[in-house]
Amino acid sequence: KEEEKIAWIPKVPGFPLIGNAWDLRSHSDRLQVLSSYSEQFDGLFYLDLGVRKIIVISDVKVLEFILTSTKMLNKSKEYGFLDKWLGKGLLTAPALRWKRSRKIITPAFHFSILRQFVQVYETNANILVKLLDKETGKESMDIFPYIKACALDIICETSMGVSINAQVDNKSDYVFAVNEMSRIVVDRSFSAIKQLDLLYPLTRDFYKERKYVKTLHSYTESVIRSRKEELKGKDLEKNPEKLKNVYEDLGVKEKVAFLDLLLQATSDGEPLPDWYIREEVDTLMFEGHDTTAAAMSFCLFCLAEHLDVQAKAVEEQRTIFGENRNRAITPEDIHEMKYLELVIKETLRLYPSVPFISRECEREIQYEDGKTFPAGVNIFLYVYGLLRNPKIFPDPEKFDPGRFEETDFSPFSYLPFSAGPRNCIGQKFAMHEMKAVISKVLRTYELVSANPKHRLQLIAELVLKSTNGIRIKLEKRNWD
Ligand code: HEM
Repeated sequence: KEEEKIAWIPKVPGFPLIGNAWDLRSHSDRLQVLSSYSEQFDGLFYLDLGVRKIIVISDVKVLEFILTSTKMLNKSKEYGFLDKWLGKGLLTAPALRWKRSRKIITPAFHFSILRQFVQVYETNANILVKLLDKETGKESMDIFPYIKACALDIICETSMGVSINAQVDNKSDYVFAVNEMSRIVVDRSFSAIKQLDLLYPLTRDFYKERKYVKTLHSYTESVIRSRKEELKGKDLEKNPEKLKNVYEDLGVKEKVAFLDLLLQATSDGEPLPDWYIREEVDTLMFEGHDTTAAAMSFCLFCLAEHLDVQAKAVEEQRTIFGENRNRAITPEDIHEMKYLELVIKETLRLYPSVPFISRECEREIQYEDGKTFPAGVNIFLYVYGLLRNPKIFPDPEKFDPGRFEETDFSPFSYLPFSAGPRNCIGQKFAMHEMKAVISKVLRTYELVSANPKHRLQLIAELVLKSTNGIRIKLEKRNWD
């Protein structure tokens, strides 16, 4: 029946029983295979993976229809693999809970809150450049692990208000559990055995997952408990400024963490339950560090490979910081980094941190006359393919930040942060963090192509990665 309803969509020819699963079996070839189908079928086709069918879309018109539809707010089943860790936090929440949560959480991303995080970026970027010092002069180094630890420290401090020092102490149980859980979830999505609930308990990852989830939850829970204690008895209104003052009184950190705002939020006049807060904090922890870590690392790689672009970006930094390259960054500086913003945008076009967005049709949806998306069908919005479509981005393989000066791309053709009601809530936060950290690295180091020249091997996990690392060469920058 489902097959009849989607007969208007071209089907990629496959084998009996396993359909197209054979074509997509290799982790490393998946992006190329999907891109070649996208080109062949003009951005709309479906795949038969034996147990399920997936409609893959990179056509702008269909994509806009899906992303703006109010009946297409549920995520697909793969997101369920995150359930034990994140529960139904904002990223994975089904439509009903999502509507309520998005309303509660949106104020936590208000500009006035984001401004206060600048000092967190500064502190952690300072640690980063110190740690990178021992890598200077090497012909080739992988920047990704350094950036990832920095991004993890930043998200932990901004979402929970505590520091886990991942950059200095990468052996901590919490850091290890976050990394392992990211791996386990992705392995499950692509493994024929691990994705089946019946067979998963027969694998070692099932038991590891239990252990890591316990570590992660007990950490988040203990932070929530102690924050609650600290705030107990204080007559706080839902006013970040007041909360900030209380923090100063308590002699704790000055800034307001997302957790503090959630502790102040109410639903129907009642405070939010602890489990709900924990799910949202865990969600921010996950979605808020892997994405920016990948984007910042790819951006540094692009700058190392394109010295003309790097020179322009450094010129902008010189104009902003003048002689004092080490002074602390301000929100105004971040605002001034217009060219760096184009560089980051172009990086996200070529290397979108989230290469697919997935949805599940809640109910049957009429698209055009005689064309429907049936209830329950899985939809993959192929962001990576769209962002390299030559009809929209001429000479798509070329790294050219200037294209954003010349063309105003529609929000449905340039969408690394997704678009529509379920877009990325952390977009501004991410842009601020990325500018602050990249700016610090650029002011401290010259980035050069690795020797031997590094060829990225991209794979599409939940977040886009390079299996052989993201390698560049660092040299001390002269600022005179
Ligand atoms: C370069 C950085 C980032 C990129 C490219 C990115 C991209 C995205 C995309 C494409 C989505 C939609 C996913 C989907 O519909 O399946 C999304 C959702 C989301 N992102 Fe981001 N993200 C980034 C950084 C962040 C940061 C820093 C945070 C938090 C501090 C964050 C929090 C979230 C949350 C909570 C959602 C779910 C929103 C909802 O369903 O209402 N993201 N992100």
